[in-house]
Amino acid sequence: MVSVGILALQGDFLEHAEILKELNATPVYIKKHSDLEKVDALIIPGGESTTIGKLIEYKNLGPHIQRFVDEGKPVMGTCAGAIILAKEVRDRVVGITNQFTLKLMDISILRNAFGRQRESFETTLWIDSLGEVRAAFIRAPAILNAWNNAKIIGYVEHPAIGKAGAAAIQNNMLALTFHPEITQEKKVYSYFLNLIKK
Ligand SMILES: NC(=O)CC[C@H](N)C(=O)O
Repeated sequence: MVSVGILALQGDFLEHAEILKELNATPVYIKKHSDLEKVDALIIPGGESTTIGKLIEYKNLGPHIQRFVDEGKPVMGTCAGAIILAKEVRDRVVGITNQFTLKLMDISILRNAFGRQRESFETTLWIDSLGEVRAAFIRAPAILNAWNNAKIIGYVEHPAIGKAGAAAIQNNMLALTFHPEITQEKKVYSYFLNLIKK
C-alpha cells in the first residue's frame, strides 16, 4: 500500500485523506520534514498560500520538499498548493508578488483570478490524460503561463478572465487551481497515485 503525505500546516488537508483511504492509499499528515521520509507522494492542499508559505519557511521544509521532488516522488498542489509550487506569483494589485513559494514549477500563476462576484464556482473541465473532471474553484488562482518542462494540460473558461490554465504538469509535479477534494474527483487522485514509481 502506498503512503501519501498531506501537508497539514493550514487549509483543507483533512478532506484529501478520506479520498485517499477510499483508493487504498494511506494518508499521512506532514507537519515537519522528518514526516516526509514516511511517504511516497505529497499533496499540498488549498487554503491561504501566504500562510502556508510562511509556515513552510518557518519550519524550513523547502529544501526537504525540493529533495523529495528530486528523488522523483510525485507532488500535487491544489489551489493555494499550486501557488506554493509556482516560480512566479502575480496578483492584480502589485503584479509580481514577493510571497514565499517553493519555486519548483516553471509556471506563472495569478492569485484570486476570478473576481469578487464569482469567487467560487463549480464546473466540469477537460484535462489532458484525465478527461472530464468535476472541479470546485474557491477564490482560485489561474495559471497564466508555463515554460521549460512545465505544460498547461487543462483550461477553464470564465467571464472574469476568459480562458485560463487550471492544471499544469512538470515531470512528477502537478498543479491544479481547483479543489478536487470538494467534488471528490477520484480521477485526479488515481492519476496522481499512478505517478508513484513502482
Ligand atoms: N482555495 C484556495 O486555496 C484559495 C487560495 C487563496 N486565494 C490564495 O491565494 O492563497
